[in-house]
Amino acid sequence: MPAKNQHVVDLSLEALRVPGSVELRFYVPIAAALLLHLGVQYREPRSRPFFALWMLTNAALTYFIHDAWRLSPSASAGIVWQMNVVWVATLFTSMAIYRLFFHRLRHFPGPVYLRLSKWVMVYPDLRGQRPYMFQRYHRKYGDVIRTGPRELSVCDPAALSAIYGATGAAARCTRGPWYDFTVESTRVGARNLQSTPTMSDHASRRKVWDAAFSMKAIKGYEENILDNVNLTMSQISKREAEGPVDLGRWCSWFGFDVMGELGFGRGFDMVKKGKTAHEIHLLEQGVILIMASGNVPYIMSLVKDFPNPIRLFEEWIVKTLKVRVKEGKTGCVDADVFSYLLGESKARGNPQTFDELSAEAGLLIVAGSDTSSNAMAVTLYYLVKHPEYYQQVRDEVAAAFGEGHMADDFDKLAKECPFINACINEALRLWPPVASGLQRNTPPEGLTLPDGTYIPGNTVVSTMTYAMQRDPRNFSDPDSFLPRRWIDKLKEGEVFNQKAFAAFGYGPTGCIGRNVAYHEMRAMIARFCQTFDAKFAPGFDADAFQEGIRDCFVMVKPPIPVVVKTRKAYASMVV
Ligand code: HEM
Repeated sequence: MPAKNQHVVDLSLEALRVPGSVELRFYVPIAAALLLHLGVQYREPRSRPFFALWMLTNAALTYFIHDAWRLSPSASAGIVWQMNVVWVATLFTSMAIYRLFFHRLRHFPGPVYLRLSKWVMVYPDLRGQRPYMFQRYHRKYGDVIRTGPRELSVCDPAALSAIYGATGAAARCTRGPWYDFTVESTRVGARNLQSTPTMSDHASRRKVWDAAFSMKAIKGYEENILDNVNLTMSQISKREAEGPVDLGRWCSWFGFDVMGELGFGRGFDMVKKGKTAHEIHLLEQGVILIMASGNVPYIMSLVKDFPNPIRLFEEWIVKTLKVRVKEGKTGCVDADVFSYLLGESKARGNPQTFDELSAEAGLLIVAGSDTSSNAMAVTLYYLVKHPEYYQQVRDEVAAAFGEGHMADDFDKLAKECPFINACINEALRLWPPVASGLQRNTPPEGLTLPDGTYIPGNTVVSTMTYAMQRDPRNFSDPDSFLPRRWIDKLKEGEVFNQKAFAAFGYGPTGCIGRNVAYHEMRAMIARFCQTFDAKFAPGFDADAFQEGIRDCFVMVKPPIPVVVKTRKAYASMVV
């Protein structure tokens, strides 16, 4: 029998109806929080139904208290508010204790605050600091570190095949939660090639894309790429008297125009107009949100129905694709990427729904534009910074094509210009346009890394490209731009581990557009160095530029103002 004055917890409806009931105010929210915490171990709630249930429960509780305790509606709401505070405090405390001391990843090293919640990454991700932070943590804690409640980051090139390879446990991995978020944050809500969760579904979907990126298909894109490079040179040349040009902007306009034309036969005319199109402004605003809100996906799926840049960009994609489907291909290229995706060349067409196709269209623009344009802009930045390399590129192009002749042959650029290729690879090594890890969910049985580290099942794991590519164990003098390391034989004591170069991803999900990207980058760099003398604008701080580079899933960078002067021998080519 309970001792006198000892409080016995009674959760019966009768006890809860007693005005001021401690059970209702404290024990119910505590129990609800603990049950919820237990439940989410098995199944994460979807944000919208969860939010709706929470609102409904609050309304029902307010009514119950008002009715049973005879309180005014505002006083009842006040009690419910208190209950919410108890509920949230219990939930957070329970989660913190579990994540710190009982979680299956508790033995992995890493900063304590990252173990607690993904919320702590929102601010650093808004500032694009993730690669720099994780690089520091890898140096401090080791090659496998805990970077989230159920998340690990790996800085070991040998792990690439174990995580992203085509066989073994890697083939049973699924894409991580960030990819689900990219789907849930859109109104269409359809998956594209990149967000297809299982590797087997991805493989069958990728077959459709493969045709659009075969060597034969790429040959069909070459003339268009050259036309766009020439137009860019002419437009820059026309503006040389107006003062410095921003190389970053011109490369970006070029990249988007090419991708619009190769993709759907409709460019953005940004190079022609010399200004950013409205829809690309939206995309630029949207991507800044993508990385940060990917930490807390429920927020984005709550706001996706309100006007926001991602939604407006998506609406533009849907509209453009409708026009593309209705009007067919234009004369930009004989067969654009969508000719293949829509199956126009085959009698039966493509079984994908329109929603899936518009998701593919969004992927093509996002994956194919900013990536290569950032890479070519950063390569040009290093060439302008190092005039001796700039001259070397020029000499190499002159030797391959002849002085005064346009660099217009993609085979020659690939085979006879090793220094250009080395400069591109070195820029991609230092500043991979997709710098942070590509998430995978480990299969239920987990996976084992080559160094013997066992990663339990249902863990989000990724390799950290930026940190691997700047690791002195993989590349000597890793922070310096040294293109010759890609060409010269190694001297004694030097390290060059090409396996650590993962700028295009790895394995079956690696970049499908890599060859198109190299085409664009080689042509742009060769033609720019041929055509212009270039130096940084007075006052431009070249080192501060690097400090300003941010990783928002794609790279966001400060302007690169450059003073250009068209060379006489090439003036006739830029009219
Ligand atoms: C320097 C330029 C580029 C870099 C560094 C780059 C990098 C990457 C990376 C790291 C991935 C893997 C992403 C992931 O698994 O989530 C990827 C995938 C992809 N890239 Fe690229 N990319 C570049 C250019 C391009 C271009 C020009 C195109 C299109 C013409 C393109 C189209 C794609 C597509 C469609 C995927 C998804 C592949 C899949 O999931 O199977 N990329 N890229």
